[in-house]
Amino acid sequence: MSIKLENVSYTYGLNTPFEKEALFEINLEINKGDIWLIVGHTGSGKTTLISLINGLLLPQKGDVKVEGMSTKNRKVNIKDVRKKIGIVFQYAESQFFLPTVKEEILFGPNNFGIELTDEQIKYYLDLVNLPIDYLDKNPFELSGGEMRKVAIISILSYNPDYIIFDEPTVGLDFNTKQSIFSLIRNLQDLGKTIIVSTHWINEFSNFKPKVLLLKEGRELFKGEFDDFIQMDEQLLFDAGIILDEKLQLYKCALKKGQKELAEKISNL
Ligand SMILES: Nc1ncnc2c1ncn2[C@@H]1O[C@H](COP(=O)(O)OP(=O)(O)OP(=O)(O)O)[C@@H](O)[C@H]1O
Repeated sequence: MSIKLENVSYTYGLNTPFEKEALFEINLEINKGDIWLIVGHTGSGKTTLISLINGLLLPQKGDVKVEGMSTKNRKVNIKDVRKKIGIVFQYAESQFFLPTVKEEILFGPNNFGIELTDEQIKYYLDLVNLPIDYLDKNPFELSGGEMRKVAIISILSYNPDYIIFDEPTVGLDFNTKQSIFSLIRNLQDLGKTIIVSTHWINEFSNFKPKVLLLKEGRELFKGEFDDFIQMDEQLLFDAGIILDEKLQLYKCALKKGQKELAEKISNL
């Protein structure tokens, strides 16, 4: 049960005057239950990587395998890949086009031939903490945070094993961010595999994720969170990563081998 990227490269506009290399020889193995952060500067290749994972883009070199299914193998039904992987795009709510919340929620599952019972719909509303009477509302009349939650349900409701969040906290207030974090925890507890593309490493530190750091389409770091934050500070800075005060303290405690203190700081 894994997603594997094997030596994956991708260039936009290949063999045209507008060629732009976006990813170069990326290797990554995402296993069931993992939580991965994909981080890096604007333009480092995060969205391209996500698009390759669910077959929106196909690698020109290398291979992407989702539970053994190669996205570029013509015999593989790409719908089978997409059903396993839900992507909550940045500002996913901007893609709403149906008149009620209920219809928006049902669109994804219907697309995969899945019928949801009222009980299941209620389950997903509870999971993101939205009241049942929202089902009849016009999605465009909700607050930004509520819209984001509806967008998330529309992905969760076809029950993908892997859930990708592209900048999930952008534009949200403190409370809504907290509810997104607790939702991600719930999804982890349900055994989902989570991939988050973000600029905001500090916000996700409590998850102790695995980290892939990209710079100009190349892998600069891949591994455990604690090793990631102990990388050379200048290298991190050059790749757009700035540790906040809490992470600086956490890092100091780790460096001094004070694991208990590090844990306390982490839980602050
Ligand atoms: N459709 C496209 N055509 C040409 N070049 C593109 C296209 N999409 C992305 N690129 C280029 O590919 C590189 C990687 O872009 P990508 O969107 O994957 O980066 P990103 O890390 O997701 O950025 P951001 O954090 O701003 O979303 C960038 O240099 C970008 O300009």
